[in-house]
Amino acid sequence: MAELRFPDGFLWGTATASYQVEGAVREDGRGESIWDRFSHTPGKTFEGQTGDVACDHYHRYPEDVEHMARMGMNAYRFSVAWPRIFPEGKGPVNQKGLDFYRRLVDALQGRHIQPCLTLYHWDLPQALQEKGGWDNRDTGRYFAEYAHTLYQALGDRVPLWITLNEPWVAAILGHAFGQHAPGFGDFPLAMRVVHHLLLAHGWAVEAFRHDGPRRAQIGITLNLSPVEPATGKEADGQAADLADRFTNRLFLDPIFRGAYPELPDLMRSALPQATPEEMERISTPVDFLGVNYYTRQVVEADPQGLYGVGMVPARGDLTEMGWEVYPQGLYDLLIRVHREYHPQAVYVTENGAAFADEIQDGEVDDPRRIAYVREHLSRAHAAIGAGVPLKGYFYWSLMDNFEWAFGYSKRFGLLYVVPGSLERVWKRSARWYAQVAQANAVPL
Ligand SMILES: OC[C@@H]1[C@@H](O)[C@H](O)[C@@H](O)c2nc(CNc3ccccc3)cn21
Repeated sequence: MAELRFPDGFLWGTATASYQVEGAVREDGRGESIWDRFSHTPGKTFEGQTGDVACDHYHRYPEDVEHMARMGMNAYRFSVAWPRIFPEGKGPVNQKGLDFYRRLVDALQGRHIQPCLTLYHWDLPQALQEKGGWDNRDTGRYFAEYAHTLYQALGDRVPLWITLNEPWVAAILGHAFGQHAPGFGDFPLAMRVVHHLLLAHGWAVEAFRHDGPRRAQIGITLNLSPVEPATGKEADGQAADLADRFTNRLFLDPIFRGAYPELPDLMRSALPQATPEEMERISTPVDFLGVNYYTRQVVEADPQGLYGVGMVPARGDLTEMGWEVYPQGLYDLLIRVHREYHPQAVYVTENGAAFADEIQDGEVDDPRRIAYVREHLSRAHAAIGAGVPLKGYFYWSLMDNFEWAFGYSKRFGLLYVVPGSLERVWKRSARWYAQVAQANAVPL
């Protein structure tokens, strides 16, 4: 049978995030996070749904690790809930919180699954938000102390560390558009948060280099999308270039080039004046880049749009999120990042799709998800062939979970989570992905 073989040692994993799967939000000393506060605020999430229970992963993680092992996974990307380690964001360590992640890492190692630990996947301790959150530079200092605590506790057993998940989403959706926690609609605030998140990343990498685990590697995960103009018109090309600067390059350039991209005056003036020392810190070299790829953006010149940029509504093969299924975008993106930013290594830290999954007689047949993953993996394989140092792929997500403002209404998982019982049921895509991981090859 024709197949696409991946390099020996390629990582096959799935990804989750603490607030989306753990539940147990008041257990073992966990403090409140900004997502606890946001999801409990009326009108913010689908039907007022929250992560209070989520997938109850906090208690069911042994079963979940067993599912991963049966799938033949050799890696698992998860995030640590900062408020479990420091309920107030700083101060005394909550040992019971640390113990949960020690148990999780032990369970993964026991099944030869490499942990990939994300330090921040948006669940900032509410106590720090009350001191200004990411608008306060001190938060970045506390983040580095939190990171250092985890390096000491888990460093010799976690080979891959990610400082931040999608700082663009945390900054812009959380502080400019108000769709994510903490829910502000203040563009200048959002641009200060961009800079403070990057400083936090730099302080955490410096701490890692200074006395972190020797054999481990550290990077950052960015949400990246190829941006294409709607037409060949000059104005649309300029709109696409601006959208690319504001989404992709806003983080790629500081981290890999030590400078922000050229931006329109209004946008640029909202960024704090960065000193050379700060840009040096932000661009402390990383060992890898994590890429979260889901779809492309098509834009056009639109005088009514933000900064004259209009998003062209996606058409054609759409997921339940309304995102265009566009596998070629993964290839284009990986090639561009490789050629223009030269990361030492790249991982696809998220790629996946929500479809209208239905369970019938205990079965979930999801052919569109199988096609989605097969097509994206074929482009990832082509990128490797073109020289991109792609070392692994993490499907989003292991299981259906709390999809932020959409609550539980969007199912991305390979495992179907039954409402109420929270029973995990393998979708057909889980069995298909298991074959890929076990063969280290994609069947065509
Ligand atoms: O939406 C699916 C996942 C989400 O569950 C993850 O927590 C998050 O890391 C994630 N990022 C994207 C892509 N970026 C994005 C763009 C606009 C809004 C929200 C996320 C998708 N996803």
